[in-house]
Amino acid sequence: MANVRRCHNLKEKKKRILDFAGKYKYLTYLGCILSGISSILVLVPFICIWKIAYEILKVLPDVTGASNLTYYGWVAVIFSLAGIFIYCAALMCTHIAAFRTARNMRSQALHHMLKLPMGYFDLNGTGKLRRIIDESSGQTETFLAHILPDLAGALVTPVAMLVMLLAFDWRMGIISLIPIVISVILMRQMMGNNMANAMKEYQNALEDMNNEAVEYVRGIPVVKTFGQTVFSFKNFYEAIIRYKRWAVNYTISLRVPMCNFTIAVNCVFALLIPAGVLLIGSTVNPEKFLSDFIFYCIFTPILTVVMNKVMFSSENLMLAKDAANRINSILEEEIQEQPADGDIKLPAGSDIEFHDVTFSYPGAERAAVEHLSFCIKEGTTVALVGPSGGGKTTVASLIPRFFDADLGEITIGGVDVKRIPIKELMNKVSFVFQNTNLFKISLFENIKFSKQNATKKQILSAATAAQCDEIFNKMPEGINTIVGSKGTYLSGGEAQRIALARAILKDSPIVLLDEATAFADPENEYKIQQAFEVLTKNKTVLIIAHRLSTVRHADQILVIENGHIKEKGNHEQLLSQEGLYYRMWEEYQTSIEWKVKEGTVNAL
Ligand SMILES: Nc1ncnc2c1ncn2[C@@H]1O[C@H](COP(=O)(O)OP(=O)(O)OP(=O)(O)O)[C@@H](O)[C@H]1O
Repeated sequence: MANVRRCHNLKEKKKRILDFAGKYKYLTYLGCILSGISSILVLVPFICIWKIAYEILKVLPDVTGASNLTYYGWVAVIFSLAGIFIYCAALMCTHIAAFRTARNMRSQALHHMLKLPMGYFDLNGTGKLRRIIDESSGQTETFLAHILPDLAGALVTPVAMLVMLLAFDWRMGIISLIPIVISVILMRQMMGNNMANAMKEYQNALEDMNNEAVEYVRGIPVVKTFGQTVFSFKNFYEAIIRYKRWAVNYTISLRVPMCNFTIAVNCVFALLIPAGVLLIGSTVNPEKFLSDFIFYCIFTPILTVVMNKVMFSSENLMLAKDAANRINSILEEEIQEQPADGDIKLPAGSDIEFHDVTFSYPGAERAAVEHLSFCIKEGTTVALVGPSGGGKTTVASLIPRFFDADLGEITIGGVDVKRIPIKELMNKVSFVFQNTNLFKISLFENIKFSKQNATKKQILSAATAAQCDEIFNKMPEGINTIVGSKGTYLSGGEAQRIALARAILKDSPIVLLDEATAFADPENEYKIQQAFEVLTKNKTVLIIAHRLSTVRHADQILVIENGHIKEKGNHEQLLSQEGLYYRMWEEYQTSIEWKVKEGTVNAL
């Protein structure tokens, strides 16, 4: 449709770390500048030590003749304290900025996620999304609060040191710099593109493992039931192995360069001491040379510390960049198309029509549904049946725009769903799917969730209609019991009844139902059926049926296989066709007979 605003074309620009900081980025800059100043100030005490050593060497052996020792001592103390104080101020600035940046990252990602089509959450595991939002912002926070100011200081220090090293005795200055130059070259080799790729792989491996771990925990009941081990969760096992392989390969690949780097940054004395011994013979002022030598011996180890800092900061910088990229991967997700103001149309009625609809899941090789056309007249019930994987859930998901059709058009009340504002569409449609999500709030609030302005009376009567009263009677605080508190958990069937109460309260004219198969205990099943009846009365209903008994009375049954409608008609018409539905019905009858016989045998 030409007039529909293509929001996904207006992609946000890729954001860098500090773009998330907003005006707080200036605080980050200030923090870095202060950290740089502090790292220069803390070098002054070394000059004082050199001065003290020189004064003492000049008057040896009568040390009492040395002048200005107290003065240099105080200067050293004052500059040390000033350095520490300014460093604390720097950390305060960077911490405030880091907290705000991490908060902005989280809130921007979460706000964007709210605008994404619901199908996005099906396609991206909760483990992955949680990790991206939580850990990426956490990593950025640590980087901005601690690593970045330290890195700023660590980069300023070598420049100041270079000046000082060359100022005292240029020959020893150059000798002290040799290991540093070598370590910088080695560091560049380690930190090149390979490192950036390695960090990306590392994050991917962690993300996979996290996702699969969530799936594993969810599937533990199944694992236990069938007496299996973690190895039965092939994907989880493979994710762990992938991570292990990555970690081992990475460690091995860094063994040699890391050893060389460590040797290089620590070998300064191996050069300095022989050089000192050689040079002392040719010097005209041995006291000055000795005090210079002492200065270099005290001063150069700081270089080792600085280089190590730079090295680990660079690694953290890559992690933080990768974290920003991951948040960007959410921000760059196409938000759901919204109709342009002039293009908005409200549906007249609740007929649902599929016009030659085709849809493929992202990355899938074949279409989940193809060239589907059918109509659900207002106030009627259409049931979808068919083999698993046929496309029933996909059909239902396309109506409330969990996904948008690739081809064709879906209309409600004669209006393309893409032209109906999302809020209006959501008001029009209720859905109860198998995996009911209850929040950790009271049962009352859980039901109220579907209609925030509902009165207490409306909520209670929806709960009664959905057969929930008996659930409340069992709970310590009745309808006010918090889900999940004090060991109060609901069975799958009970949770679905709460979800049905939500839908009854919402009272929207279109109802999409995915009939549960998992909660098949007869009492629950009976109660759920009763709740279904209240919910679907005088509504336009699409029901995904797993038990054929439920669909017998549907106005129309669509038999879906491989994404196509294979048969359509009511129960009697489909039986008379003696096709797929007929065979499914036969199988269903046989299974019931088996159950009855089993029950009789058990009863005997
Ligand atoms: N998130 C997804 N990503 C990729 N492919 C998917 C996704 N969900 C479903 N499919 C594929 O789309 C096709 C239709 O799946 P769908 O879940 O709609 O079938 P169904 O008839 O509802 O199955 P069931 O009765 O088992 O729930 C299947 O081939 C399935 O593998």
